Amino acid sequence: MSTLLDIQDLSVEYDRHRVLDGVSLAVRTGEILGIIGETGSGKTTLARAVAGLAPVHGGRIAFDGTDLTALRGRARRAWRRTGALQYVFQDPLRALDPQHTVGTIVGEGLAVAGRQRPAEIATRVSDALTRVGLDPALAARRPGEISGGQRQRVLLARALAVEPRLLLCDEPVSALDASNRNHVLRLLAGLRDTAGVTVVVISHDLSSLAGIADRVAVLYGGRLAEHGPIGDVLAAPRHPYTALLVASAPSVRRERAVPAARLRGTGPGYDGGCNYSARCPFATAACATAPALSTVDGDRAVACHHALADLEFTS
Ligand SMILES: Nc1ncnc2c1ncn2[C@@H]1O[C@H](COP(=O)(O)OP(=O)(O)OP(=O)(O)O)[C@@H](O)[C@H]1O
Repeated sequence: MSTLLDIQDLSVEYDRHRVLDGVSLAVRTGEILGIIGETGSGKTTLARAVAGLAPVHGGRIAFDGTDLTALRGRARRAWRRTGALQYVFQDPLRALDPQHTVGTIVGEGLAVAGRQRPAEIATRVSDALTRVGLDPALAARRPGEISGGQRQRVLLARALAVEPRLLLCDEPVSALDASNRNHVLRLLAGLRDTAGVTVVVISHDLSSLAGIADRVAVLYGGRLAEHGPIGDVLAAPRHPYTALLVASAPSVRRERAVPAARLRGTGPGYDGGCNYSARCPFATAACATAPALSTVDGDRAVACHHALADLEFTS
C-alpha cells in the first residue's frame, strides 16, 4: 500500500513550549489510522500541523510527495483550494458559523474552489448531506437549529462535498450518543471501503477505534509511543503506556494487559529521557535516555527500551 501522508520528525512549539517532539508517522492510502492518547498528548496539534494550522518548529509533512511545510503564498493557497485534505474539527458548534445556513456551510469549500455554478453546488450539497445520513431539507436550517449529532454530520458533509483524498477527523464521535456514534463510525468505514478515502481518526477512546481503524498510533506527551496494526497492538501492546490504555478500555481489554492500578507518578516531562519513565512500572536506569522509535515484528514500531514481550504482561 502506498504512503499518502508522510510525517517525518515533526516538532511543534507554542511559545517555546514543545508540544510535539520528533513525531514520524506514515498514513497509507486507503486506510483508517487511529491516533490515540490522553488529553494534552498532542493529538489535535498533530492534526492541526498537517492541516497547516499549527506552528511547525521542525520536520516535514509530505502529502503524496508534496512537502506541505515548504508551501508558501500562492502555492499554499492553490494547494488548499484542491480540497484534497480536509480537517474535521473537534467542536462542531464552534466550527460552524451560526449565521450561515447548513447549505451555505456545506457548500463553502466548493465555492472557494470557484469551479461550480450555484445549481451544481446545491446538488453537491444535497448529495453530501444524504451521504452522511441527513435529510437534504436541513440545508435551510442554521447550526443552532439542529442537534449535536446532526451538527457533527454537517461538519463531515462539508468535508466530503469537496471529495477529499484524506480526511482528518478530530474526536468525531466523543460528543455523540451510542447510536449516532455507531452511525458516524460506520460512515467513516464506508468512505474507506467504497470511496477509497484515507481517514485519520483522533480519539481518546480506544473502543471507538477498535471496530474501524486498520492501524493505530499512540501518542504520549507529544511523542509517538507505538504504532502498528490495531489488532496486534490491542492483543499484545509493546509500550507500557499502550498496555495501560488497553487495560483501561474494558471492551478491548485482554487478559494479559497490565492492570490499570499500576498507573503512577506525574505527567510527561522532557528532561532528556523517556517521557513516560516517571509513570512506568518497568522503568530502569536505561530510561534516562529517550528511546528511539524502533521497528518490531515488521509492521510495528515502539519507542521503549523495554518493549514488552507478550509474556511480561502476566503480573
Ligand atoms: N494554541 C495553543 N497555544 C498554546 N498551547 C497549546 C495550544 N494548543 C494546544 N496547546 C498545548 O499543547 C498540548 C497538546 O494539546 P492538544 O490539544 O494537541 O492535545 P490533545 O491530545 O488533542 O488533547 P485533547 O484530547 O484534550 O483534545 C497541550 O499541553 C495544550 O495545552
